[in-house]
Formats: sequence, C-alpha cells, structure tokens
Amino acid sequence: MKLQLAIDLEDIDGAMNLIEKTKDSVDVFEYGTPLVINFGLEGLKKIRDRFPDITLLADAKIMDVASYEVGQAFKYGADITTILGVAEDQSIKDAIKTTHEMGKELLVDMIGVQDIAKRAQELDKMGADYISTHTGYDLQALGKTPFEDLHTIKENVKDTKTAVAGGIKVDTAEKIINEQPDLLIVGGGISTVDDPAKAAKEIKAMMK
Ligand SMILES: O=C(CO)[C@H](O)[C@H](O)COP(=O)(O)O
Repeated sequence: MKLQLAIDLEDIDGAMNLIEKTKDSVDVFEYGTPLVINFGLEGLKKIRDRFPDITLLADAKIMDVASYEVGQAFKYGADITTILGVAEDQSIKDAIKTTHEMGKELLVDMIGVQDIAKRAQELDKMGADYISTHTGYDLQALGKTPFEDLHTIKENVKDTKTAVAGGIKVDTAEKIINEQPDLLIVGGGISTVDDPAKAAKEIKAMMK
C-alpha cells in the first residue's frame, strides 16, 4: 500500500515546502486539480525540475481529448495522471493506450459514478492501472465518506489496483487501511494540520 499526498490548496512554493516536509513518509505526490487550474502544467514542471526523483501524479480529471491530455501531463513531468470514470469508454480506452505507450500509469477517478460496481467491472476489463473511489469536497460537506464505495470497488475488480480519496484524516485512516487499498490518498488530513510531517508519518506507520 502506498501513501499519496494530495496538494490542493497551496501555490507552487507552498507545494514545494510541503513536499520537503513530508517526503520521508509520502510515496506519491499529487499535483491537485486546483493547482492544475491555477498554475497549469507549467507549475507541475517546476515541481518536477526541483524534485526529479519523486513520483508525481497530475490530478487532471480528464473528460475528453483524452489521448492528447494524458500525453501533455506526462510530457510536463507526471508519472501518473487521472481521468474521470464518467467519461466516455472511448476516451478512457484512448487514455489507457497513450499512457501505456508512454510507460506511465492512469488512475480512473469514480467521482460522480452512480453504479460503482458495474463501472468498476468495465474499467477493470479496459485495463486501467488504478480505480479510485472519491468523495469530493462538495459531498464531504454533506457528511459523505468513501468507505463503502472502496469495498464495492474491491469486490468488482480482478486486475486493477484500488485507490481511495475523500476526507481521510489521521483519526479515520485506520478504518480505511483495514480495507487494504493499493493507494491511500490524503489531502487536507496532512496538508492543513499544524504538523504535516507528523501526520504523514503517523498515517504511513499505520500502513505497515
Ligand atoms: O481530488 C480532490 C478533490 O477533488 C482531493 O485531492 C481529494 O479529495 C483528496 O483530498 P482530501 O483528503 O482533502 O479530501
């Protein structure tokens, strides 16, 4: 199991500071969608130039023009990028093909998918690298969590790695770690606490 830190609410310098503080405990750093919106892929490249050896995921949440857009994320330094599970099958197949031709990985984000079991089976057959359950900020605000959806995805995939995101904190991580996702994605639970290095270390320790 790997720990991914989602960096969402920082500027590029803030993102770099957070990477410095947490890099001993974090396996994958996510260049979050708000960073993509605010600073584009140029911001991702700055982070890649400063940290050539980290694993970087660009949370592009691609919906269309998928082959081109995944290719751009990888050209600017991502190792992994994301497409939405609600995208057309053709877009997801195109994204998987280009990703694998470039020797990279694709994570399918299930945010907004209504029939999680059926879509997970379909994506598993298409050959996605990761399928991630994701309770977005707008539904977290209504008290929703990603726990049950992770269980459903795990029951419906054979080959694809599983990931989970959405409001996971130090005090809720253990419950979700017990479900054994391949990738545990934590954003605010690390980045917005007083001591991000300590929070990342504590969560990483629970995973061992
Ligand atoms: O993709 C995202 C929002 O769309 C976040 O990166 C993801 O939800 C993880 O952050 P948090 O742990 O703060 O929910």
